[in-house]
Amino acid sequence: MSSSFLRAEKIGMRFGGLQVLSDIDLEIGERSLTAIIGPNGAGKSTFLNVLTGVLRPTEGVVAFRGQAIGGLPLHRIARLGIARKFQIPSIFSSLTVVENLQVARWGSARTEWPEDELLEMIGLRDRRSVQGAELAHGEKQWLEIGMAIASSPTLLLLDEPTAGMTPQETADTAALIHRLNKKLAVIAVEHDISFVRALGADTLVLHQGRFFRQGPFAEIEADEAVRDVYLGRR
Ligand SMILES: Nc1ncnc2c1ncn2[C@@H]1O[C@H](COP(=O)(O)OP(=O)(O)OP(=O)(O)O)[C@@H](O)[C@H]1O
Repeated sequence: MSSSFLRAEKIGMRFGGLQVLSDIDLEIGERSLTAIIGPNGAGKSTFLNVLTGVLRPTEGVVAFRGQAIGGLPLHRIARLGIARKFQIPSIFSSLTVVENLQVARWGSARTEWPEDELLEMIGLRDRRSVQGAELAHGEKQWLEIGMAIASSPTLLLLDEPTAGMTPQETADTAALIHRLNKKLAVIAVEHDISFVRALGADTLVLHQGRFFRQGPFAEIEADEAVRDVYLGRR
């Protein structure tokens, strides 16, 4: 396996008798932007868990800068420069925005972004002294992204980053990810097609646990076969 940035080769994942992923290949570069879409149950979250090393695939290998990461302890994966934001925010509601970011930095041995730069990137510079509990839903998600990247990773994985957001928050999140993407690679699993359109990312379509299509979102959106998949016609 070559030492490209992130490479997944012939990934298969089985839970008991259920084959959830089959024969998926993906290779992404530094500072790339990738969206993973597909109908419910297509295996998107499972694939994201395999890409972060949280799940060791039953077949195939995931390597980050040439090192196999499947099943490594989370702190080792984080130290390699991979960060993950989950769907449910886990910010500290009694701490301010800035204090939350400081907590996220504790123990980090990596070079860090200046605090102001981090606040600017997540769009919360003017909200730095506001307590977590007072933030709007979207702002909590952005703070969580800030906490995930506080130790300056080179790859960030997001599972449905716009879940529950208003259309404005969703648009702001796309802009936020574009800002982040100047510094690091981002992979996002997402349901909201308006968000994926705004991202304009290289897009991977999964269908029934298999690779279905990959390409620029504009091409994917115009693809009749992809529409059929979403409408359950395939
Ligand atoms: N730990 C597990 N054990 C058993 N089955 C699982 C496990 N995790 C996921 N699955 C099954 O794998 C399939 C794919 O689930 P996954 O959550 O990856 O799909 P998804 O594309 O992210 O779906 P959604 O869009 O609904 O979130 C589903 O049938 C799910 O029930």
